[in-house]
Amino acid sequence: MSATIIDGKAVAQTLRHRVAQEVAALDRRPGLATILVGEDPASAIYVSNKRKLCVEAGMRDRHRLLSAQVSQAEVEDVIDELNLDPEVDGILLQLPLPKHLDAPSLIERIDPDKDVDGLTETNAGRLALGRPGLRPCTPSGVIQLLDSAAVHLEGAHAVVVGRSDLVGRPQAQLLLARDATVTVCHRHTRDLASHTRDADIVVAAAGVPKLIGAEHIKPGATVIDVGIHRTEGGLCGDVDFDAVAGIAGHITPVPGGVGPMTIATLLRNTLTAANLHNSSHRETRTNGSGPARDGVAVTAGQP
Ligand SMILES: Nc1nc(=O)c2c([nH]1)NC[C@@H]1CN(c3ccc(C(=O)N[C@@H](CCC(=O)O)C(=O)O)cc3)C=[N+]21
Repeated sequence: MSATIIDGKAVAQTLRHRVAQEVAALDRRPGLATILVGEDPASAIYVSNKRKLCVEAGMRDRHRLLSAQVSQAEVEDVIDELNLDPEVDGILLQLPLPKHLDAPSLIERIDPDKDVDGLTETNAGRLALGRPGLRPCTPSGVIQLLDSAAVHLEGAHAVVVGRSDLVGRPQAQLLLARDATVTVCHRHTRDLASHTRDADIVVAAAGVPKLIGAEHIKPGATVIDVGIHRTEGGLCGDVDFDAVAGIAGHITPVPGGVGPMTIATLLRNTLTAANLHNSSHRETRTNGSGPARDGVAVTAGQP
């Protein structure tokens, strides 16, 4: 093995610690609301981890557990209520939802300034146009991992494998915002390896276990594995770690790579949303001069 392992667990811990320090300095506790529909065991574990770390960071934890048979209108009512709740700064609707629900329309119902997943059309549009807004957690966490390893992005050829709303598409936009040359590959791509072998950075987010092997990677390239799969042989990602670690320059493991960064970034986004709400609240209270969101660190290009 030659690759340096990027320790997502450690980078995430540092980020969560920083968030906790900033939270402690506020005069109002930021609040995160999670909505879980049904009892899918993996989703239940993810949500309980998010809630636990939210509390650890000093934030208020709000939770709505809805039955798998809940109606579209009932979920809409829950979102409406949380949109109006001044104690709630961020709303996370855990995906995937049961098939009878219209997920895109429910996501769209979330107030864009509470959309800590960065999935509303408003935030996706802000990202595409390079404007400030809340960025999706997983791709934003990937950028922070690259920065933590001092991987140079400007002018680098980055290949994103996958084009999902949650990861692939926003990942490509975030890399573009950092001046990488971006290629997006997907299931219709002819000769995937011909693209990835040219890449300085490969972000594997296809949802296919061990899709990326040594034959896909240029020696010394950085390989970020967003996949997470439960197999008989334990957890694995979209990257064949043992094969690729022999050729890559940097690589993220699964577990302990991107996953922990997703949660840390969710907390960072909740703090960002709280700062946004605090400053606009102060403006209306004091009728101060200047734009309500002046000075709030909502990022444009970076996470
Ligand atoms: N609205 C929404 N937003 C999401 O961000 C979202 C979602 N829905 N649905 C599901 C995916 C998946 N996801 C993960 C979060 C943390 C880990 C994580 O912490 N993984 C650890 C532990 C892995 C384990 O043991 O299961 C690791 O990789 O080291 C993994 C996956 C967030 N997602």
